[in-house]
Amino acid sequence: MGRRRRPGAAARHPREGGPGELSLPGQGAAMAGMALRMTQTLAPSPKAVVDIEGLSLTFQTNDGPVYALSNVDLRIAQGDFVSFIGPSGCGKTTLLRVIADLEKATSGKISVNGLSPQEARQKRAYGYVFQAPALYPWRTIERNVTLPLEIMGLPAAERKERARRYLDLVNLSGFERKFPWQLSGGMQQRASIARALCFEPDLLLMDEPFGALDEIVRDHLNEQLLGLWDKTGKTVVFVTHSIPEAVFLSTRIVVMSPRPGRIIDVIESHFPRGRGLDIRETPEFLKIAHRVREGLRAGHAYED
Ligand SMILES: Nc1ncnc2c1ncn2[C@@H]1O[C@H](COP(=O)(O)OP(=O)(O)OP(=O)(O)O)[C@@H](O)[C@H]1O
Repeated sequence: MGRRRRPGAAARHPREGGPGELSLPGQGAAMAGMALRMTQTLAPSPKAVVDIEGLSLTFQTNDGPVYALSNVDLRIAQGDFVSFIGPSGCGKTTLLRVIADLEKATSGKISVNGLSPQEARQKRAYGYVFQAPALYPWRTIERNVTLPLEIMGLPAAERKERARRYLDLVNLSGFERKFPWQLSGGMQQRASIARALCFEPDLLLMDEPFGALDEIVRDHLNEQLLGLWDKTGKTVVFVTHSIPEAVFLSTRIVVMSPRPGRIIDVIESHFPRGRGLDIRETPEFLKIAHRVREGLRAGHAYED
């Protein structure tokens, strides 16, 4: 049986912090027990881009059912940067794929921009960035970026203009005519971000986009992604294994338990938007990272 949220541990409504301030409900001794006092509902917000209620997903396989997600409640507001973090196999990718209509929930409700995931996909409500860049080696970077626009039937001049704009946004101006294999791994991943942005979705779904890159490149791309989020005001849902990455990037960190994936904590952070990597040395950052780690540990302990 999945662990249920304790009565009385419903949604927390952290105070609004000013720049540099943090919302850290649960202080001192209360901290230790906090990770298991689950917050499954995000704070109310003007517009929910993603609204998930009681969602479960079981894969039917030849070896029997695989319970991937159990009773997930989550509300993601416009402009949020939300990260899913949890142990391998806990259902992070599956949850992202349900939002993207690449998997169907077994039960529960989900809406994306007020629509069913299928309708949202058909209306191209989101851009999806995969773990690997998934660029076609025989197409130039520009023609990789414009592929979805070609499929949508946009005129060539507009396709070119958008490719120029979004390649510029990810600092790849001048690489339009290169082929993917002529670019580094980090540059290829940036090109795939430009491709996800080029049809101008409000929602960006990113599945461990920097997981395969070395730490220095990842740091650099984290800073660039944050700048891009700041500039464009998009809603980002981001899957990661990395605690520092989640804390650095996110406005909300969703900590998941081992399979079946449940939300065991939602942690808010209010670092200033234009933050640099140096915030990782601050006590506030370390406090949030600690709480994420405690949540992950608590989830594991429950499974033992
Ligand atoms: N199509 C599928 N059929 C059967 N089982 C699946 C399928 N897709 C995922 N699973 C299983 O569901 C569980 C959750 O998988 P998922 O990929 O969502 O985890 P994850 O948290 O993203 O893992 P990782 O961090 O390793 O990428 C795993 O046990 C996985 O084996």
